[in-house]
Amino acid sequence: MISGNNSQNSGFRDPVQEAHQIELRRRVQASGYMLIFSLAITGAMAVIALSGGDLWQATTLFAVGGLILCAYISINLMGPSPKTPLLVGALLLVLYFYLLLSGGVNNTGLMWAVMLVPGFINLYGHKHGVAALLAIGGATALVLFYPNFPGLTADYDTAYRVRFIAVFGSLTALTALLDSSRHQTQQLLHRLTQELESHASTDALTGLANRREAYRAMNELERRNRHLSGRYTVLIGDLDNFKTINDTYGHAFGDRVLQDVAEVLRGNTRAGDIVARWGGEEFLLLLPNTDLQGGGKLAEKLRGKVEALSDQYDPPVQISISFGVAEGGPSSSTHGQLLAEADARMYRAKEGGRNQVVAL
Ligand SMILES: Nc1nc2c(ncn2[C@@H]2O[C@H](COP(=O)(O)OP(=O)(O)OP(=O)(O)O)[C@@H](O)[C@H]2O)c(=O)[nH]1
Repeated sequence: MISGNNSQNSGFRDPVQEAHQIELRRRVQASGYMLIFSLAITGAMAVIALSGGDLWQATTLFAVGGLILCAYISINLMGPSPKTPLLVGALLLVLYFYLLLSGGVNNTGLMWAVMLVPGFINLYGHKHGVAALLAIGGATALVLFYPNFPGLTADYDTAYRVRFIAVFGSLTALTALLDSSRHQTQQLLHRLTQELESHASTDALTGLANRREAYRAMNELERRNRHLSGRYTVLIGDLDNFKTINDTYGHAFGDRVLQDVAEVLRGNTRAGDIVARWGGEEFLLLLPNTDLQGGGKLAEKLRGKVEALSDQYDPPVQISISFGVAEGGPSSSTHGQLLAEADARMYRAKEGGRNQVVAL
């Protein structure tokens, strides 16, 4: 994680968007399975109708099978689209209501509703899926119990109708419960993954990005700058005489100083800048769209703010930082060389008496 708000403009992958894409792919895949399943059942029913001599039923079922096959092919040609589950749902509904009204082969049309339950919940999730299934259940009850419902040619006896509604309702409730627990587990996994990612990229003491994350951000910046021909600047800052501070005031105090310095660096940089703990008492700042002059100015301001921390301790403790600054751009060397340049300048700042910025 990049510290504070500093990750906003860095153009890295968005986990929420990624999760939506995965969910869409899952639904489109489920749509494909539903179509294959429907095709198999419709084909089998058409063959049974044909062998039973019911030509009209067989022809209709073969026609519906052809329609399902066309939908399957066009979905595969079009690629994943948010509309796919809607189209598949509409197709399945047409088939279902045809079978409900006509009775299908040997009056088994109603059985179709059983496969609609997992199908719809898979396609639309437990909330929208249940809403759609309740509407389908209501419409089915209307067809079954409204006296002489127009178009109903099948003959279902009363006990069968009542049992069907009970089975359909129970199946919907159970499937929704299962899907809701799957959804909860998925969300938990998502949250845990985010936490793990954040721990893997954050320095535990200061909350800044760690060295691994800084490298990743630098690679990204370098890649982007190759296309955008932008400039960016690297600052390497190293606390002065930190060993003496540790030795004099203790390690716990040293840790506090590191946290305070991190806060100064974080609080005085822009949202798109990347502030990382590079090593023990060393910090790295990546400043996109900033030239050497701008980077040098910021380093000087940060140097002054870190020095000003000295008076905040009781008794005051001399705190200071030395900065090396280097600029990268589309034609510049790799970030490895850029870092070496910033590092060499930081050492020159140390040699020059510490508590200073070297940018040339
Ligand atoms: N308290 C604390 N100290 C750390 C941490 N990481 C590194 N250090 C200490 O930072 C000190 C760095 O010492 P040196 O590399 O000699 O550098 P310096 O004393 O700052 O001297 P110059 O860099 O030359 O100004 C060492 O004493 C490390 O133990 C940390 O997480 N907490």
